[in-house]
Amino acid sequence: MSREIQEPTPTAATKIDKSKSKYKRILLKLSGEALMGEHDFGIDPKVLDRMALEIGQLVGIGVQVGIVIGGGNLFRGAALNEAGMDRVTGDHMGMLATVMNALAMRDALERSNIRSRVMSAIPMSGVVEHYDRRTAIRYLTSGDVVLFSAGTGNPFFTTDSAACLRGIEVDVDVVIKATKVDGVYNKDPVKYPDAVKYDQLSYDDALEQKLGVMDLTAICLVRDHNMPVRVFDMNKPGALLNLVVGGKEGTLIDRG
Ligand SMILES: Nc1ncnc2c1ncn2[C@@H]1O[C@H](COP(=O)(O)OP(=O)(O)O)[C@@H](O)[C@H]1O
Ligand SMILES: O=c1ccn([C@@H]2O[C@H](COP(=O)(O)OP(=O)(O)O)[C@@H](O)[C@H]2O)c(=O)[nH]1
Repeated sequence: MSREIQEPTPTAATKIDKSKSKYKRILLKLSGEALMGEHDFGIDPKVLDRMALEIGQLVGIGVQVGIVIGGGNLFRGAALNEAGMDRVTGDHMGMLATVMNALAMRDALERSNIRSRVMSAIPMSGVVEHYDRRTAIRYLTSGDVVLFSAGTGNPFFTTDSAACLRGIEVDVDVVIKATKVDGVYNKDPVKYPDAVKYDQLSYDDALEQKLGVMDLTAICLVRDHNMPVRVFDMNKPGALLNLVVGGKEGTLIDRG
């Protein structure tokens, strides 16, 4: 059923002065697990709706939003491989899982009257558009949210790498990684309650200390292209908007 997409529903955020946005174009990385909400598997529509609202607030202040969603709530190649499956087949399943998540997110965005497009790194004619950089930039420029799905299209990579890759390709101002913790710590804060949070961190420090919040391939990529990354807690209401208007949220990874 085709639905007419209207302007985003006005929210408190639309009252924010557009000139206040620190970034013009962002790439938001959402982990698949974040979509599970309270469940152990799958997608919680309530979480999708909340995320759609927060994304709508960014669109409302004129920020161009690209999104990469993970697939860890459904399938991960490495986990399937441990259970006995061929790794490449598992990674293909993981990438297909990201397409399912992107479709669900598009549905939630459209229900909130936020215009959005899903592009896939793996051709999937009749379901989603094939990723094309120039078309993606055109969509972003016209204010559509673009969901980049199927990761990089290649096995042995992660959606963190896909987020950094697409962010660099479509020339965003920052890659924002939404996760379950409120930044990067000197060790995993879930395992070590005495872990200390960084407000800012250099690419080299993140690599040398092997800080597990983002995979090292992704960090190498952003370092080589000097793309700043911000890691923040998606479960904190309003944090995404605050970050985009220049508030202090999470950890900034940059040249230092
Ligand atoms: N140094 C660290 N700082 C912050 N989080 C870390 C660190 N090391 C490991 N982590 C873990 O990384 C997780 C966030 O990564 P994310 O990619 O969102 O999760 P997942 O890999 O489960 O999809 C956090 O839940 C946290 O437990
Ligand atoms: O470029 C990519 C991106 C993802 N994947 C597969 O898709 C799964 C889901 O992505 P990810 O684990 O990054 O999701 P998240 O942890 O963010 O939910 C991965 O485990 C891989 O199996 C892949 O093969 N290539």
